[in-house]
Amino acid sequence: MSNLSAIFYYLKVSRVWITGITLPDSVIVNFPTGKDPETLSPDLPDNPFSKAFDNATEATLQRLLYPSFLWKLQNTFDLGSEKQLRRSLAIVGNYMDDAVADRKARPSDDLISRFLNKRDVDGNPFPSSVLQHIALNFVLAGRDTSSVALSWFFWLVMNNPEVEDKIVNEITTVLSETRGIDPKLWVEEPLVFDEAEKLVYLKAALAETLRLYPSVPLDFKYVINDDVLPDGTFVPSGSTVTYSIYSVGRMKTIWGEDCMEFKPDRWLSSDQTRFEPPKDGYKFVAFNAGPRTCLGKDLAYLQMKSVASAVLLRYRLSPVPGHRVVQKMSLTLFMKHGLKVYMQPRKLDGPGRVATSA
Ligand code: HEM
Repeated sequence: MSNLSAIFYYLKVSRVWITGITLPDSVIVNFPTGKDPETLSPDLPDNPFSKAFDNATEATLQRLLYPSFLWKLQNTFDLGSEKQLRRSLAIVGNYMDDAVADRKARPSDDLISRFLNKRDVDGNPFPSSVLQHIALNFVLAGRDTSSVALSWFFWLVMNNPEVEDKIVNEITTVLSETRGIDPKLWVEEPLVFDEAEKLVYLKAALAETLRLYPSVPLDFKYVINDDVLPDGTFVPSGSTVTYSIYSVGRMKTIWGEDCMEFKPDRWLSSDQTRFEPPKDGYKFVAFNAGPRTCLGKDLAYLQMKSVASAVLLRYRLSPVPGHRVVQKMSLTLFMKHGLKVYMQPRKLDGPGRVATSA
């Protein structure tokens, strides 16, 4: 949890904080590789891995946006975004090679170290190239997804003060049960797992954020064999099916007339004590659904709950006037200009009695 203390330092030194840039980077690179990318403080030098990773994501998008002959041509002659992709992938690859070599020399509790102890179906150890891809797959899947979700979450919460009050009341109520009623005890240590589990309203607010602003707005499926979809549509082998997770989250037929409103309560049981997602898992597809559901879903909720409560317990956020929050066309639903906020220290009076500022 040292990453959380680092972000508090970051919060203290800067009055305006652009969310979602550094924290998940640090957490999600550390978890599979055991390497801290050291991106949490503005004083730290640029991390070439993080930069290259961003550039590679951007360049990959170009492949999806433009006709394939264009990027194939650029690829052949090593031009434009393909040149950028090749260079960025080399930097990312080197970083991962170093991480694998480090973990082989000094195993720890990270994902690569665990896979070092595993064997493939033929009983052989995984080669370094496979370990590198496993770790990279987790970084790719978990890095920007949780980060952008937190940006949208904080923005929605800032604009819905009644939701913010309910979240903070829930956190203080849970912490007063587990740690006692002295507010100092609530911020001494990060949440433990059992405390995070009890934050059902916070989870509802996070799920509601992902319904309206899914981190992965579009998903693609490649058709291996000729098939027919349940509605009778024929899909020939070799084609790609794209579906809009963003649109599914905003359909009246699924979510009702108030589908465009931010209402965490819709995720709670009628007595408001339990998180209750739709019974049909295919109605909420921000984490995909069925056999290929996101493997990191629970980790993502835990990570987002930890950051959200750490920040909201200490600060009340408000928008910086004139800062425009707009969506960016990308594989991940970024905020085009980030999220700029003012942070006011929050005074906590006791469980369920939350003052807004110190
Ligand atoms: C808010 C956070 C997250 C969201 C919205 C999200 C969303 C998704 C979605 C939509 C997919 C399906 C992609 C596809 O169909 O190709 C997926 C797959 C996956 N996610 Fe996540 N994800 C999140 C966080 C994470 C985290 C933190 C990790 C791991 C550390 C992770 C690991 C994975 C993996 C390994 C897959 C592939 C599963 C498979 O294909 O069987 N995700 N995620």
